[in-house]
Amino acid sequence: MATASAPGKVYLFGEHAVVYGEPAVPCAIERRATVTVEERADDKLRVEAEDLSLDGFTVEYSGPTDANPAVDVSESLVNAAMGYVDTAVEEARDAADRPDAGFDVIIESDIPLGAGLGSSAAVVVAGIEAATRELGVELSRSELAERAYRVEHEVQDGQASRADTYCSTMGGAVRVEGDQCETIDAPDLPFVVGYDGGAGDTGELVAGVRALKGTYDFADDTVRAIGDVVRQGEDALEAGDVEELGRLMDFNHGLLSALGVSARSLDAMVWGAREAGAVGAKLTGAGGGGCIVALDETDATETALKYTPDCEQVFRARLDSDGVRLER
Ligand SMILES: Nc1ncnc2c1ncn2[C@@H]1O[C@H](COP(=O)(O)OP(=O)(O)O)[C@@H](O)[C@H]1O
Ligand SMILES: C[C@@](O)(CCOP(=O)(O)O)CC(=O)O
Ligand SMILES: [Mg+2]
Repeated sequence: MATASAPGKVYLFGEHAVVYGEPAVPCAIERRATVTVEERADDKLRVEAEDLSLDGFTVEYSGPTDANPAVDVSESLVNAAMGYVDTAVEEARDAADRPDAGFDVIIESDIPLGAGLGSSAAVVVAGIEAATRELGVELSRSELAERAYRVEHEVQDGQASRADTYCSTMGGAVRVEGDQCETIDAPDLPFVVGYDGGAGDTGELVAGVRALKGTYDFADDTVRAIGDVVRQGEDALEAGDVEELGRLMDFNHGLLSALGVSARSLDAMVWGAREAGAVGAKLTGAGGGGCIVALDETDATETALKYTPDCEQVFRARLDSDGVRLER
């Protein structure tokens, strides 16, 4: 049996534009997905994901071609969920050269699902790490990140960046531009996360931005402008200029909003944070619903978000410095 965990993340800047080659700076946060894997005697896959729905579910099946998996929830939820887990297991089988290996998989996570905090990347990174270790293979971090990226790329219909998976693997703050990935120095920023209790469909939102880009030159310009914000943000990060980081986060949110990926609840939380005195606030991740991230050293933003009707949960998120971790 092998257990591995990997962190979620917030985007300081650059989501969506990073899919088209602009730079992005995600930061790993101290919220983790933990995956335990035990090899089976047969070639089946049994997945327990207690956090996936209110009641959790268990599914036992023999792969994507299995017409009759034994499940206790709706097929659409299972299909949506199994994409990442199934493809991660395929990567582990490939890495260990064990195409017929079967596994019992248990997933536990304290990262809200589909909310822009990178739960998919964390599950995939921890899943590949646990499954390869169970098969006696130790991947380098860069190979693990690359294999995890391939999973997100496949499940998100060929539209994914390396940002989430690289960040979840390495921990800390990272800079990703195309296939150039590096960890960067960052001060311990006072992240406050507001969560509307909802979710957005990453694949759909990415496809929406792509369609806009294909229709309007100014949508294309907007994506490039996000890249400019990120480049400016890197200077602010280097200088430790938190006020400037905040202004740039605000600008970044406006550009994401122009690309159609914000939501009323996200805007309400962003404005709740700004009016409380946050130095900056923006949606994080794919958008459509889920989380915003604000910078505030004081308790004012947390307090304001607690009383914002669209906000279901608010918490402080500290920068994670470990990345993927073998637990047992
Ligand atoms: N605890 C979990 N157990 C099983 N699958 C999970 C879990 N958390 C996330 N996932 C997978 O990741 C998907 C959400 O990923 P995504 O839409 O990219 O949003 P995000 O990465 O922002 O959380 C879920 O639909 C599910 O397939
Ligand atoms: C929108 C995007 O830039 C980030 C998606 O992040 P999340 O899955 O919503 O946490 C897509 C990607 O980079 O693959
Ligand atoms: Mg994701």
